[in-house]
Amino acid sequence: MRPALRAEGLSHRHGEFRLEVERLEVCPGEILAVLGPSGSGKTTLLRLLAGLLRPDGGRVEGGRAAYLPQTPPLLRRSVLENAAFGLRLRGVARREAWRRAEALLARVGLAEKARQPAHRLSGGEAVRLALARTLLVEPEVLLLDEPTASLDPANAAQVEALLREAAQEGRAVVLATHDLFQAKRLAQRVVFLYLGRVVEEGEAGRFFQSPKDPRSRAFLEGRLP
Ligand SMILES: Nc1ncnc2c1ncn2[C@@H]1O[C@H](COP(=O)(O)OP(=O)(O)OP(=O)(O)O)[C@@H](O)[C@H]1O
Repeated sequence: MRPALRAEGLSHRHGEFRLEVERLEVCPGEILAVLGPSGSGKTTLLRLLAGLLRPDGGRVEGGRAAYLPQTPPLLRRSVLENAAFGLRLRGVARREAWRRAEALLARVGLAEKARQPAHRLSGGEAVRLALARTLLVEPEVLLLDEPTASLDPANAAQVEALLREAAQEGRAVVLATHDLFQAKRLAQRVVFLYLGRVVEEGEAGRFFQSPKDPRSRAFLEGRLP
């Protein structure tokens, strides 16, 4: 299958820190978990894949990608206007944008809150709104940075269901997460980053069952911070 996103020879430097990723691919319908200790470069990798950081070397090729940062910014407007914002930016007429946004808000369980100010949403609702806004522009690749980091289990489960649906619709999903159980539940494949390098990559079941690299093993056993 043709990958939805492919990166080759990617490198980026922030001062002392250097990220180097030889090769990374994600296919339509696939969920790829990016794991690694704090500071290993997960956010940097996602931002490079999203085109928000310019690589010092290498390239990223693929379809339309949308990036959801750890704390997605919301406009001080209604939930509906926030949801429709990406479409409005792309020139979709307001009535049509609102119609499509309302349908998606219903899907993420926010139909009742459409007319409320977005800044009054709870953390979990705000993430679902940000996800709705991202999905509305029909990205081929979804790049998500710790989308459930601050959510309770019920909200996290709702977000996970949305990510599964997005993959079932054929979107490629790249998910940076600290939650190993979540990666186990969702991902078909895992990339494990350590100090800016991919030290292990593979099928998720195999990775969790028998990690090959000693650093992945230490991480899964909680011996790597
Ligand atoms: N804009 C920046 N300027 C300088 N250094 C940066 C910048 N952004 C990130 N870094 C450094 O790059 C390294 C990787 O950071 P990154 O945020 O990609 O890691 P991470 O794996 O996402 O961490 P966490 O799990 O804590 O979110 C860290 O050492 C960080 O301090």
